[in-house]
Amino acid sequence: GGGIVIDDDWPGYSLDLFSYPAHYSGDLDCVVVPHGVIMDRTERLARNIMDDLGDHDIVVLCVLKGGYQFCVDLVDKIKALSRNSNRTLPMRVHFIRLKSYLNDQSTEDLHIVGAEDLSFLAGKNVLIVEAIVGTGKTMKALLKHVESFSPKLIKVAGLLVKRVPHNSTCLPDYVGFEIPDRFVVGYALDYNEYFRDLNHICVISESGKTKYKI
Ligand SMILES: Oc1ncnc2c1N=NC2
Repeated sequence: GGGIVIDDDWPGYSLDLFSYPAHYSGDLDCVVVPHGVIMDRTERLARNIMDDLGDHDIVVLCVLKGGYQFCVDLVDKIKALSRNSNRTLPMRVHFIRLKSYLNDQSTEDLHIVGAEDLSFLAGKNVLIVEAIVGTGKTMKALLKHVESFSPKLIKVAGLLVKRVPHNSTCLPDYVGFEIPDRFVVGYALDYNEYFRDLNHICVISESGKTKYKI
C-alpha cells in the first residue's frame, strides 16, 4: 500500500499552528506532515517490518543524507519492539550516499559512496531506508547493486513517495506517506543543505527557493 495518501488539492496546515525555527519564517508555504504524525506512522511501519523481517539478522542500509532522520527514528521504534518481545535478532546499520550525475537530473549511472563492498549483506535480511522516492530510478539502480551481493531478501522503507508522472514500478515495501509532486523540505530533507534542522515536512515557498538558491 501507498501509506497515508495526501491529495494534490490538500492545502496543508498553516505554519501558524506549529512551532518551527524563526530563521525559516517566510521560507515555507505550509506544513504537509507534522513531526508527530511522522513519528506515529513510523511506529506502525516498525511493527510491519518486524512482522516481515524479524526472523533473521537484519542489516539496515540508510541512504544519506536525506534518510538519516527517518532511519534514526525507525531504528529507535524497531529497538523498542525488540526490547519488549521474546523473539529478537541483532540489527546492523550501514550508511551509503547516492550521487546521480548531471546536476539535479537523476540518471541511470548511479555512483554509490560507501557501498563499494557490501559483501557483508550475503544471506542477510536487508532493509533499505530512504526518505523520498520520486521516479524510482535511483532506487531501482540501488536495488540492482544490492542484489549482486546475494542477500537473503531486500525490503525498502520509504518515508515519502511522490506522485510523479512517469514513476517506475518499484514502490517501497513500506511507505509512510504518498505526497503530491512538490518540493518538500524538513525532517532531514534539504534544499541546498538548508531545512534539515526543521522537524516537520513542509513545502518550501518561492521566496525560500530564491533566498537559498546557489
Ligand atoms: O521534494 C524533495 N525534497 C528534497 N529532496 C528531494 C525531493 N525530491 N527528490 C529529492
